[in-house]
Amino acid sequence: MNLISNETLQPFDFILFGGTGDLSIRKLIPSLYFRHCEGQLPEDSRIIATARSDMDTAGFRSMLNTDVREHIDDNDFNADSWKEFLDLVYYHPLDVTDPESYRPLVDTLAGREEYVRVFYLSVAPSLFTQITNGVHAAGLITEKSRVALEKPLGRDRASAEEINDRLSAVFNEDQIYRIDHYLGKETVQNLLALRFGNAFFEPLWRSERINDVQITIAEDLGVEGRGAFYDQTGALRDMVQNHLLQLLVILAMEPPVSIDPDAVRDEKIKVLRALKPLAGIDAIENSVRGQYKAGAYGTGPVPGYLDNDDIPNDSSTETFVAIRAEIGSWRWEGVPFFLRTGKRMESKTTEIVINFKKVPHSIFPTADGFSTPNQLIIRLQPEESIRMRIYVKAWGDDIQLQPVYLNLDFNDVFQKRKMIAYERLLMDVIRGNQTLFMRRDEVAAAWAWIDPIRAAWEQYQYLPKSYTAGTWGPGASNALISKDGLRWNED
Ligand SMILES: NC(=O)C1=CN([C@@H]2O[C@H](COP(=O)(O)OP(=O)(O)OC[C@H]3O[C@@H](n4cnc5c(N)ncnc54)[C@H](OP(=O)(O)O)[C@@H]3O)[C@@H](O)[C@H]2O)C=CC1
Ligand SMILES: O=C1O[C@H](COP(=O)(O)O)[C@@H](O)[C@H](O)[C@H]1O
Repeated sequence: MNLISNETLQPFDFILFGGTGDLSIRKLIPSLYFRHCEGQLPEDSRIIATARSDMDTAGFRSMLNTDVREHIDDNDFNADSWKEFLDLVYYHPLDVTDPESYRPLVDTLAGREEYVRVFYLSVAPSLFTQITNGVHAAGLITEKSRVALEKPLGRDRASAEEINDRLSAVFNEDQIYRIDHYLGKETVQNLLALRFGNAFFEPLWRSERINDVQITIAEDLGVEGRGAFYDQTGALRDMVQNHLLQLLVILAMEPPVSIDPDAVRDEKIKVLRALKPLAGIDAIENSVRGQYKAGAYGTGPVPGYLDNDDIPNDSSTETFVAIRAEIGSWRWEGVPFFLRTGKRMESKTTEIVINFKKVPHSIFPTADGFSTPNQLIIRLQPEESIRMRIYVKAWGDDIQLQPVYLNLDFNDVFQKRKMIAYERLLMDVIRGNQTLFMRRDEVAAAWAWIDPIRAAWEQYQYLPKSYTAGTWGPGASNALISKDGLRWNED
């Protein structure tokens, strides 16, 4: 499967809205730099950053010299390549809400209609429609234009549809790239490779063999400088609607007939539609909301969510969510899928744990009584690995079984710099491959499952339970999973 190659791209203009923002500085610009180092950015391509901040190109480049540089590891930095890269970068101050301010962009892009043109919207979703209107009214959309939008797309299904309607009025669906950067992570694509490149998993990948699935995206960071955005969003919209559901659908989908974008997306959407709705009291019984309070890590104390200056001190926004979901299909009937995400949790850990059923009848004594059956653990962060827990006979003159791990660590296997998820996605936007992007109906189906959960939280005034920063979330999350006689994998 070759979802990305170092093929030469056509020259492009990459217009980065939100060029001074957190995501641009930490991920997008470093990703473009790394692709330049790989020789992938054609000469005569340009990265044109915009934001309201008043500075010129020289000022922006010098800002990148300090702010972006600190997000590039010294071992991966090459001063000559960096200098060449900066020569590709330009800046225009632009307030996206002011139609007049698109004028300099019009001048800059004039005469380059034959180039691939990417409008990358790294701004709050509330500005997506304004930018779409702005570039349309300024006559900037060409045949070779593409628009890439950050998640979350909207705040709910209705607002997502509104944005999508506006986008569809001026772009064709094959020009629209809805980003979920989890799809750019190597291990997520490896999940596809694992499932559909190896025949032996398929007979096991079903309710007859799988007991439960746990997907955790735990972060040790808090909301940092993004409090104002985050408080309007919360973990359900920020992480569950997109990243967690994307991991779930890739894990649960039927084999697509090919790796073509629509073949893959057709299968993904079937899973989203098969998710059993969680509404009303069902949503309350099958979900947990949490909000972190002050706590500590090895490095010292950290403040609570409400201690942030840009967050109202009576905020009831959740920074943690756990959900018990089920998929109504032949393959998955009866298998609980536990989803969990949170900020300021014990460690940065992203993993998918597949717990297989116990042996039907045990003939061996085991140290743990087979309490934890065979497990497949696909770890995305901090390290990327695939581990399989199996039972073997412990050495000795008795027959005692003991669990051990078959361990595949991708760092050992590949021994090269791990790409930032965005590197792949940005190149795919430029080359025009939509496989790793969400189609409109996928986004709508994800919101259709999420909205009733949020509505139930409001209806029942289901407030977040507090948890101490540096822990695995509120106790209610353990209670949720223990109803099925299970516990979270926290090894
Ligand atoms: N940060 C992250 O880790 C992630 C973010 N995202 C998504 O990416 C998007 C951007 O997030 P993030 O970078 O964190 O946000 P930031 O708040 O850090 O950045 C927002 C950017 O938008 C610009 N901006 C705001 N208002 C206007 C305006 N009226 N006209 C022009 N530019 C404007 C700001 O610059 P200025 O104030 O100078 O105008 C800034 O460059 C969001 O949709 C978010 O959900 C997705 C995944 C991860
Ligand atoms: O989309 C988002 O993702 C990040 C976590 O991404 P990761 O690649 O570091 O796992 C999260 O911090 C942020 O709140 C959210 O918007």
